[in-house]
Amino acid sequence: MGNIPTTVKHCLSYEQIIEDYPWLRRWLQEEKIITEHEYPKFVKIVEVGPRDGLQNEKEIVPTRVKIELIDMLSATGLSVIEATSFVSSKWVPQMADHTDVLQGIQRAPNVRYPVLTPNMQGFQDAIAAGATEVAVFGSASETFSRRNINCSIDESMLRFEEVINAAKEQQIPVRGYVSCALGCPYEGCIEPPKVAEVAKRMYEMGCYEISLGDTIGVGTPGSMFKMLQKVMKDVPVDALAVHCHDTYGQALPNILTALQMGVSVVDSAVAGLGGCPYAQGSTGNVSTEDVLYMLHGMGIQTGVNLNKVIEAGDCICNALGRQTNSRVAQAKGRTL
Ligand SMILES: CC(C)(COP(=O)([O-])OP(=O)([O-])OC[C@H]1O[C@@H](n2cnc3c(N)ncnc32)[C@H](O)[C@@H]1OP(=O)([O-])[O-])[C@@H](O)C(=O)NCCC(=O)NCCSC(=O)C[C@@](C)(O)CC(=O)[O-]
Repeated sequence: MGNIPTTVKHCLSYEQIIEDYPWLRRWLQEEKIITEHEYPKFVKIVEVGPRDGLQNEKEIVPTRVKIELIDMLSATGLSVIEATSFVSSKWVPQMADHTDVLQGIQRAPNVRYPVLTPNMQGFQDAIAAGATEVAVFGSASETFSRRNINCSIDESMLRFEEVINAAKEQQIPVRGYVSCALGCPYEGCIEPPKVAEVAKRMYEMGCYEISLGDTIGVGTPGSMFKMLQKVMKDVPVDALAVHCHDTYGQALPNILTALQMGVSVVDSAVAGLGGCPYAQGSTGNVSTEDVLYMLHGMGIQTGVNLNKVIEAGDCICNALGRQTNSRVAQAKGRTL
């Protein structure tokens, strides 16, 4: 509960009064005399480590390491693990083994393994490899769209429409990303109406969920609030996810802001791996371990076992020969 006027504070039973009179609570909230956040009771974590986390690694990560990582993550209680991308290996060499990864993992019954498919070629290859869920990825920045997927926003929408229509025929669910939702490495500030427009187009085409990406991690709770406020007018909050990179150390407060606004799907990467190859300066995703620690500490359920995620993080960090970016894993002394 936020700013309560002194007079009200002095009334010892004000909490009881507003409990007894819901209309009074509503009025106090509308007038911004009190602020109250209702956090979701359950948050779905979308683990993007094996894809977003590894796509930018300079040394090619062996396929067996990727498979081992996904298999370990599959045993943590996560319900969604983004496994790989069906993109051009000339553009992103690290994801060239997509088929072997997808076919090599032990699929757990309650886990979904979406893969990125930017166009029909990617979609067809993904389906041939056994994908049962895909994601298309657009951008709210015209320049980023061209740098990332070599086409304008409008052209990307035509490609996505084709993918989504083909996916519908096969009952394949499609997730959508909107990159640069809080800033672009080339254009700087991106206005919330542009984010809302792209998110709305992708949602109306048939994406069941729209993940709003702070691709270079420049957002703050202020910009997250303004952006979500605008997007939520066009896309139902139940269909929104946030995807935060932690470049400026703002990922957790940004996620908290999104939760306060009703978002209940959060993307994160084990050990805070990651970064987009077409977003210079972008550091890792927010770490799954840190998100879990925060959510569990708030009494929000995730169904995910934090210790098991830390173990998976240890394993991939050992394979990559580097220290985890997760503050929680570091605090637990599980550094290299
Ligand atoms: C999108 C393309 C493929 C267009 O690439 P293009 O060069 O414009 O495609 P094209 O249609 O002109 O074809 C040129 C060549 O690419 C091939 N090609 C065409 N499509 C595919 C495909 N699907 N898979 C494999 N090969 C493909 C095609 O067969 C042809 O081969 P060639 O005849 O020259 O030998 C390219 O730009 C690309 O692969 N970009 C990589 C994008 C990417 O993976 N970015 C990182 C992920 S996005 C991200 O990280 C952000 C996110 C999602 O995490 C959220 C956030 O943080 O904001």
